[in-house]
Amino acid sequence: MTIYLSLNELHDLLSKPSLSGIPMLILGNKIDKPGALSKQDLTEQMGLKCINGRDVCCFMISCKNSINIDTVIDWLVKHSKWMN
Ligand SMILES: Nc1nc2c(ncn2[C@@H]2O[C@H](COP(=O)(O)OP(=O)(O)OP(=O)(O)O)[C@@H](O)[C@H]2O)c(=O)[nH]1
Repeated sequence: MTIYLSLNELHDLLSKPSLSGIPMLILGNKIDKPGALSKQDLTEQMGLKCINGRDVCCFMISCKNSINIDTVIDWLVKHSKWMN
């Protein structure tokens, strides 16, 4: 169900002309939980390889255990508009 909702949100964002070409960061949170999706499964189920015309990046994170949060911050800093 969560993937279905996320997929809807993703398609909604992709259809917005004002966001055309904007880099996209997908976060798979709660990887500390048993049964969490793998990055490969998330990539496939969200159809991330089929998105064209923009940078698409996917990180697997745990907010609870602070896993990969530094990587997310780095990505945001690197892609923030004021840095260009
Ligand atoms: N185990 C675990 N729990 C988390 C993590 N991140 C957030 N949570 C918990 O998930 C619950 C919902 O968190 P929210 O910040 O309200 O997120 P939300 O997007 O409103 O809800 P979700 O549908 O759960 O994502 C809270 O109890 C958080 O403490 C995580 O990385 N691991």
